[in-house]
Amino acid sequence: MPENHAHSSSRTTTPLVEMHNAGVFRAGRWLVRGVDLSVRRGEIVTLIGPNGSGKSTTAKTAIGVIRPDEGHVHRAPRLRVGYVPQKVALDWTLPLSVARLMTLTGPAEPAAMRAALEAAGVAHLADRQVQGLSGGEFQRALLARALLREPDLLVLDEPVQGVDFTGEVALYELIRDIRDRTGCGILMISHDLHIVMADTDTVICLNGHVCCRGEPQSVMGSPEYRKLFGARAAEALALYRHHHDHTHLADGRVQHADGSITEHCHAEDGHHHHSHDAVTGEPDAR
Ligand SMILES: Nc1ncnc2c1ncn2[C@@H]1O[C@H](COP(=O)(O)OP(=O)(O)OP(=O)(O)O)[C@@H](O)[C@H]1O
Repeated sequence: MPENHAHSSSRTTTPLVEMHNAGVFRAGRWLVRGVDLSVRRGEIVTLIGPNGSGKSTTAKTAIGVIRPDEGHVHRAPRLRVGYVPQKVALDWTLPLSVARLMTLTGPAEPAAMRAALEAAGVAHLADRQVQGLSGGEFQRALLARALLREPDLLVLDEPVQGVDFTGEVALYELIRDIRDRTGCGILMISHDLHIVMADTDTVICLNGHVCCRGEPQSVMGSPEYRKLFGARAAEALALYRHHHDHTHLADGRVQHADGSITEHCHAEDGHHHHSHDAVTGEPDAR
């Protein structure tokens, strides 16, 4: 049985990373503002939101690649971060083996490299060229590289990009297993507004600010969903729906459903309300 360091203690332990009212101002506008989040050991936090809503900016701010222009970010002392970025700057015309990809960002002992590749399920691909890998294999190779650092916090920016549905389920299972085995915390960006890993403890929906947050609603009980995708898929995925009732203006202000305009978007300002509903597994809800 894998050791599960996760949930029982996750609410009581000190956060690996904590953001308070964090905002990033670039090129004359706020890319994100008012972000509060924390990730503890064993916890999986998933960021969702439309394109350009500030998910990558938030993740980069959490790990210190970007400095916030307002608010605070606090990381645990000596925090080891494993980061799988959304885009990797590779020259795809040059030959590059998986083993070499592993050491591009830092040296690694052969034994450690083997262990990381094994943990990501791609030990058999060590000598293969990255150009020939499938989307899922490439994501696993990047995951292996992040695992080399034995991270306390794993930050995954769209880990299932370029991966088909079956591969997505397998990758989510792998990520959960890594969490269970190592007890690391995971901050994940989901490429899909509606589907997040069922093991996610907290979903945070961004749209330049935190729109809403909560636990994902599971579709495990839905017979149609299970019939179409199988019980394993139903265990690995859940749907989470949300509704926006306000728009962000170009100057960063917020226009609400009642037509009023405010400087910020705060849940308690009385202008807008969010609702969440469980989806009972219509397969085409993807
Ligand atoms: N350094 C920068 N200067 C100016 N604008 C930036 C900078 N970095 C990002 N942006 C803009 O900030 C917004 C948020 O970008 P970000 O990459 O965080 O969004 P995202 O939610 O991750 O998007 P996607 O789902 O498309 O990956 C985008 O409109 C982007 O163009």
